[in-house]
Amino acid sequence: MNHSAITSNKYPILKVEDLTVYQGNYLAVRDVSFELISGTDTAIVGPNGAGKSTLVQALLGIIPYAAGKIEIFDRPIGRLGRLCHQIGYMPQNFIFDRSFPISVSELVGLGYVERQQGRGAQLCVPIINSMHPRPERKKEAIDRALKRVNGYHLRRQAIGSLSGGELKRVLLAYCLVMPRQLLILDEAFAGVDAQGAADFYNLLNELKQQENWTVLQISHDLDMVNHHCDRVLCLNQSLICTGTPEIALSPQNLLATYGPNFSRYHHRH
Ligand SMILES: Nc1ncnc2c1ncn2[C@@H]1O[C@H](COP(=O)(O)OP(=O)(O)OP(=O)(O)O)[C@@H](O)[C@H]1O
Repeated sequence: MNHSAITSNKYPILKVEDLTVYQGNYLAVRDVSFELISGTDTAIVGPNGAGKSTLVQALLGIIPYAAGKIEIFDRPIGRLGRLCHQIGYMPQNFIFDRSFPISVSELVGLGYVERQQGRGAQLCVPIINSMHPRPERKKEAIDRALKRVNGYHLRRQAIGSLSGGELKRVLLAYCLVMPRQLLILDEAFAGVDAQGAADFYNLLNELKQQENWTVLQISHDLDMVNHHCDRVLCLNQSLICTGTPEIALSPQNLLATYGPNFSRYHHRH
């Protein structure tokens, strides 16, 4: 990353070259290449089983890849060190023990890592920080994140008591509790009501435009993708096409991605 690129606010955050990933013996992702530029929102679309979750899990180092190259922040995925805290990830399914006694605020706080701390976790997973040096700063960050997702009223509730849509808000707050450069969302808005989804997209837009966050999101909501995303990757094991929503979601490209049974998608302009 050279200095002029950084000052221009537009530089590659993620580079993927010829990525191939297996799930067991099954070839789930084949020869996929693309780049994400800072401050943009990119959607991955494709039918069920197309390899979308597999792709993002490989990008995050959650599952291994068989071939290809992944660089995040100009570094190989295995050498991110503390830079992994610059990545927020919301998985498709958040499976947890509903009887586990943890409040919403406590869960969101697990995503918070003080920048000036010395050594930290090397993996892209939360660390539990019971000896936090500045608890008031952490509390402010938690409250702010919850307010941004309209979830502040839930802060004292046990996570096991949340509805599906409320849990999504809280998980997004977990990602927002500290500044990140890259936010990866796997069907983050599935199960969220229409107003909630519109609010989420507005929030993503704000993060992107005001704070230069880069967003990579898997979505089945082609209308939302068409209206809010800058780029689209159409995936069906391999990358079928990439481009602006207008190009990538053209009837021809949707047919190539989803096959002939896909009911034709009409743009709402
Ligand atoms: N552990 C596994 N072992 C074998 N095959 C798997 C495993 N996990 C996933 N797969 C297969 O890999 C393929 C890609 O799955 P993946 O979850 O990446 O698809 P997806 O595009 O995210 O689908 P969806 O839209 O339904 O969430 C699917 O055919 C799935 O059945």
